[in-house]
Amino acid sequence: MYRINIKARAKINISLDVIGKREDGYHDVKMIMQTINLYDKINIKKIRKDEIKIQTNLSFLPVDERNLVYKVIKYLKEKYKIKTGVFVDLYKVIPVAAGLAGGSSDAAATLVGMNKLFNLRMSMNEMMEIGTMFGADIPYCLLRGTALSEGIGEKLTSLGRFPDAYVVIAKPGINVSTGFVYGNLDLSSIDVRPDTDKIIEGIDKGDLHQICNNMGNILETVTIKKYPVINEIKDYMMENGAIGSLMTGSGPSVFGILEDKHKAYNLAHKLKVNNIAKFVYTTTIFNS
Ligand SMILES: C[C@@](CO)(OP(=O)(O)O)[C@H](O)COP(=O)(O)OP(=O)(O)OC[C@H]1O[C@@H](n2ccc(N)nc2=O)[C@H](O)[C@@H]1O
Ligand SMILES: Nc1ncnc2c1ncn2[C@@H]1O[C@H](COP(=O)(O)OP(=O)(O)O)[C@@H](O)[C@H]1O
Repeated sequence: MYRINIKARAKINISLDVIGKREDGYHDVKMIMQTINLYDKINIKKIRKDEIKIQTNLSFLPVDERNLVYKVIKYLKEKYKIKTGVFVDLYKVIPVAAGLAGGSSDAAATLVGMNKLFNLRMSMNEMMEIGTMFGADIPYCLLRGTALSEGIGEKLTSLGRFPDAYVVIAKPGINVSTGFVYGNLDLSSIDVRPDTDKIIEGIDKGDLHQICNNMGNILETVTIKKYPVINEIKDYMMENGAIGSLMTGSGPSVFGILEDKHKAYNLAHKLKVNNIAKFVYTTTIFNS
């Protein structure tokens, strides 16, 4: 085998709670994660010259050591003394720095692709451990599906099957850094927290309404304060057919959950033509 194609899917946070701040500056979290069918395409190819070369459709995305795909390949080449060169064609669809874990998912897909291409025989656990070194959400991006994520994101428990639904993603034209949002989180001021157990119960019952009625993301307290447009998008989604709407991760993307395909495409169309969000995408829940 000399080349491999992999899909790197985005995630949304059905809930996001922060338990406390750790001594290393990271935060202990309790989040319900869900993979969606919005994905980047990654083509990894062996090349003769011993180098790492990345090509991407996004002109502003670094293709050097700052790119997570590059970092993972460099690490694996050193660890497994791989002398063959690696060329990657990274076709980005997931918006960057959007709370959708695009970079983390690319890194996870690269671990899986390199494992197959070079027959490295890494177990899922080994890949997750390596992934954690490069980003807290990478272990989940390897696991995929519906999961409870704890610790800084490395303690994962698979949950039952999420009910089938349509997901409309809307990202306003602003960029938010994850570090900034966690750094400005004031845990003493949080009075409303998501009911994680109620959501898990809803997943077990296959009750989309119970899930949607209990969603919550405490990072909204930081990001929405700075960018009120996020709340406007949430309200717009709820007024236009969504049964639940929330900011994902550290933001600024917002997702809406709908049962009806027609209503989902209609909501996305309205978000676009009324210029409410810059990037709008309609997709579905991914269950592995
Ligand atoms: C908020 C979440 C929710 O799923 O996602 P995104 O919005 O990034 O998609 C994650 O917790 C983000 O995970 P990820 O984006 O992989 O984080 P990293 O690159 O490891 O860390 C970026 C920065 O965020 C902060 N950070 C991250 C994770 C965590 N549990 N506590 C933290 O305090 C740290 O300041 C760190 O320097
Ligand atoms: N392959 C990649 N795709 C997207 N972003 C990347 C990648 N590699 C590194 N990055 C950097 O990671 C940061 C966050 O990216 P991303 O994973 O898209 O967002 P988020 O953490 O909000 O889900 C960006 O600043 C970007 O420059």
